[in-house]
Amino acid sequence: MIYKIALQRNILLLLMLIFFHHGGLIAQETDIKRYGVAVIDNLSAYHAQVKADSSKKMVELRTLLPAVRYDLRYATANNFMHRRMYIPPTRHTFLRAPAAQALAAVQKELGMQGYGLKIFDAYRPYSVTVSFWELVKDERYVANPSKGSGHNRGLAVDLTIVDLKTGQELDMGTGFDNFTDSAHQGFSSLPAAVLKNRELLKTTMQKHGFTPLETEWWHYYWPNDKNYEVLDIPFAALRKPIK
Ligand SMILES: C[C@@H](N)C(=O)N[C@H](C)C(=O)O
Ligand SMILES: [Zn+2]
Repeated sequence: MIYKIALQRNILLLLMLIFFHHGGLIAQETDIKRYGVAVIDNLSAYHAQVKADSSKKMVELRTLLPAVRYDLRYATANNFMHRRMYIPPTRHTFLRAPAAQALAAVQKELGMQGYGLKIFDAYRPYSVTVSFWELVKDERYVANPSKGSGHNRGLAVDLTIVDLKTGQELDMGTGFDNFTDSAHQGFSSLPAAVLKNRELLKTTMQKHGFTPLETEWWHYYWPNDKNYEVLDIPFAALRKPIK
């Protein structure tokens, strides 16, 4: 008898666990879907898209560009949210194949001049953009989730230049994610050396097909010419081979 009651209690507990877990998932989906953007959040849908169009492949950047420096700020608490936004340990980041190849050409060209790239962020799951927007509702600095960000599509990259001799970042006048006028591309009340450094980043990125964002010197994006989908797929899942 006692055994039977214990069994029933365990079954009840299990059912409650399944109910609340499932409820949690639904709550999360509703949350990211409330902005009305179509979001790909399952790996098999992404794999099917890559099979239909190989330009949609999310290329892991450390493999393609081992000489680039990485300081993935949203994988640490050193960012404007003051908390980790990516599940630890996130060491790898991604761009769609054409953007990744173009970035390789940028790195090569800078290398010939004694410089290299440092990447702060590239692919960003859509749910992270939603969290950003909840804190900073300013489209100059954070993408509106009703449109989605180039980062969510694997088309945008936040980056700077380092001097290969010293390993130091070039002086760009402000730090990364400095959401003020002085970070704008058109802001000219800056020392000549800073303007020259920003110009070097801009001309090299533009030469290889990227467009600068007017309000952030570090943000560049690749044309969304294939209607690249907004993704909300974890970094670890994207590393799984496509069969
Ligand atoms: C949050 C910042 N690093 C950034 O990437 N801003 C642009 C506008 C974006 O969210 O797409
Ligand atoms: Zn950006």
